[in-house]
Amino acid sequence: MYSKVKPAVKVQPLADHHRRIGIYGGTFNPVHNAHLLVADQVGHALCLNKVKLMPDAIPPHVDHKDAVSGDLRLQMLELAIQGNPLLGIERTELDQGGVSYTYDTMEQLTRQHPDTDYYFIIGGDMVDYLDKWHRIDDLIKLPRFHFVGVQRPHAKNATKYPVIWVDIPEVDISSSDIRERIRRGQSVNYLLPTKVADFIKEHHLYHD
Ligand SMILES: Nc1ncnc2c1ncn2[C@@H]1O[C@H](COP(=O)(O)OP(=O)(O)OP(=O)(O)O)[C@@H](O)[C@H]1O
Ligand SMILES: O=C(O)c1ccc[n+]([C@@H]2O[C@H](COP(=O)([O-])O)[C@@H](O)[C@H]2O)c1
Repeated sequence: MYSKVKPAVKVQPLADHHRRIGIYGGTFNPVHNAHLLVADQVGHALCLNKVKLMPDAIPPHVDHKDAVSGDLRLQMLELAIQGNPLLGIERTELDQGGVSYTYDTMEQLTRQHPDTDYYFIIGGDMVDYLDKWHRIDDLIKLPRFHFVGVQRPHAKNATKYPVIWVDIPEVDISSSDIRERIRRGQSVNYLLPTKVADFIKEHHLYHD
């Protein structure tokens, strides 16, 4: 008697090979439902393996005085993505600190993961503003780097730079409007996930 021995199957680790990763940069102060809609819709439309929301440390060119700490913004993001395996978090910019220029971050990520295609997601207001970005001409030439644009109400949604447009329902939600509503004591129900709204209450964020 002998038993057949099957050759051992070599399990390949999930390599970076041909991975398609969405990076969705923002201040997320706080993260809201339009952010989540954008991340999920783009991830599905472009068949991405993952869409990573990437909180910045200090955003370039904007007033950051109103922003709560990176750690609190990160905790709100963690609550917001719960239950959606397509979404993840990229903490590179928070860990590095300082002003978060996309060229610097993406130069590093594309160098560390040369086989990954990166899709950097921006709303229409950011698309309009691309010509002011730090080293924009070098950024668009990075290997395997692509911009993905989603239309946003009140934006021109136009640029001379190469952008892959993904059509999503336009939703007029912004973090600044949510902060203002909280300050005025108005409801923010359905503008952001309940768990995030509860966290904001618990930590008394955005109330002057
Ligand atoms: N409602 C929306 N529709 C489409 N894109 C959006 C929307 N809200 C934010 N974005 C995009 O998400 C990214 C991160 O945005 P950010 O964290 O600054 O949120 P925000 O709502 O624009 O904040 P604030 O009102 O404080 O400026 C940017 O590329 C922005 O254009
Ligand atoms: O690199 C730049 O010059 C630059 C200028 C404006 C915005 N960005 C990035 O675009 C993302 C959205 O910006 P914001 O201001 O809406 O949080 C965030 O990841 C920023 O770091 C980057």
